[in-house]
Amino acid sequence: MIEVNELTKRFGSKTAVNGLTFTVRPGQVTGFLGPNGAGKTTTLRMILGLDTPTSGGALVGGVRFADHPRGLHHVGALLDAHHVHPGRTGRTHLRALARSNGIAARRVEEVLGEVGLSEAAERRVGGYSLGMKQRLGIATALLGDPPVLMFDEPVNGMDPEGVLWMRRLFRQLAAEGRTVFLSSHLMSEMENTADQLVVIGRGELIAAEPLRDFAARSTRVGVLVRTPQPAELTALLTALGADVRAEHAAGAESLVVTGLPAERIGALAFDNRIMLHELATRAASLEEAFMEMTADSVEYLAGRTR
Ligand SMILES: Nc1ncnc2c1ncn2[C@@H]1O[C@H](COP(=O)(O)OP(=O)(O)OP(=O)(O)O)[C@@H](O)[C@H]1O
Repeated sequence: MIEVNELTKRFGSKTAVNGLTFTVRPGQVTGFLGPNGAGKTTTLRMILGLDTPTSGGALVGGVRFADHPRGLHHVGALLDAHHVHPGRTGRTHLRALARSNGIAARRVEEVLGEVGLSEAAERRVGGYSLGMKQRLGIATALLGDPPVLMFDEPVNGMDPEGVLWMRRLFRQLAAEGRTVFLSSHLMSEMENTADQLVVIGRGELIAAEPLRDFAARSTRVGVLVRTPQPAELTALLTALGADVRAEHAAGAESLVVTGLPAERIGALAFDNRIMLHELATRAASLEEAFMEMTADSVEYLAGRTR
C-alpha cells in the first residue's frame, strides 16, 4: 500500500506538486496519469525518498521509504531506464545490486528470465535498445521480490509485443497481491491494464477512482449520426436543445449529438425525410474523458503556451 498525504513540492516559485492525497492499494494495477509536466515523476521521487517534500509526506507499507532499511525488498521501482552504467553488462549490473542488497545470485538469473533478457545478459547495457533498458529496469525492480512496485512511463520505447508482455506482467504482479503503480501520460496505455486511476494535472489531484467510473464521467457520451443532409438535421436538433458537433473521422463527416437519445434523433430524421447512413450511441472513450478532464491543466498546448 502507498499512502500519499497532502504532498507538496515547490522548486523555487514553481509548484510541481500541490497538496496531493491518494492511496494505492495492493492486488490491483493503479495507473498514475497526467499530461507532460503534471508532476508524476516528482511525486514518485518523493514517495521513494529521492526528493524531499516541501510539505506533506508519503508512506509505503506504513513507513516512510527513507526510514526503511530493506530497500529492494520493500519497494521495486523503475524511474529512469538510462540510469545504468553503459559499460556494464545486464548481468553484472543486476549482480552488483543483488550483492549490495543481500540477494542471492540465483535470483539474478530468475529475473533475467522473467523479463526475457537471459540471452542478452552478457551484452553491455550501452548497446541495449530503450525497450531492453526498460526490461532491465523492470528486472531491477523485481530483484528483491518486493510487495510494492512503481514504474515511471514503463511502456516508453517498447515494441507492440513488449507492450503486451508488460501488460500481462503488471496484471500478474497485481494478482499475486502486490501494489502496482504505473505512470503514463497516455490514457491508451492504461485502458487495458489499470483497475484504478490516479489522475493529476498541474500537480493537483483531478480524480482517484476505478477506471470504469472515470470513463463514465465523460460528458462526451453521445450519438453519432452520419447523414448526407447535416445542415438540415443540425438545425432541427439544435432547435430541440441538443448539442451538435461536427466530427471528421475515417474520411466521413459525422455529427456527434448530445442531449437527445438515438430513438428521438431517428424519429426526427424520419418525420423530416432526412436520410441517415448511420445512427449509433457512442460509449465513453477513456481517451476523451482524460483529455476533457485535464484540458485546463495541460502546460504546453500546440501553438500556445498557457
Ligand atoms: N528539479 C527541478 N527543478 C525545477 N523544476 C522542476 C524540477 N523537477 C521538475 N520540475 C518541474 O516540475 C513540474 C513537474 O515535473 P514532473 O517531471 O514531475 O512531471 P511529469 O508529470 O513526470 O511529466 P512528464 O510526463 O513530462 O515526465 C514540471 O513543470 C517540471 O518542469
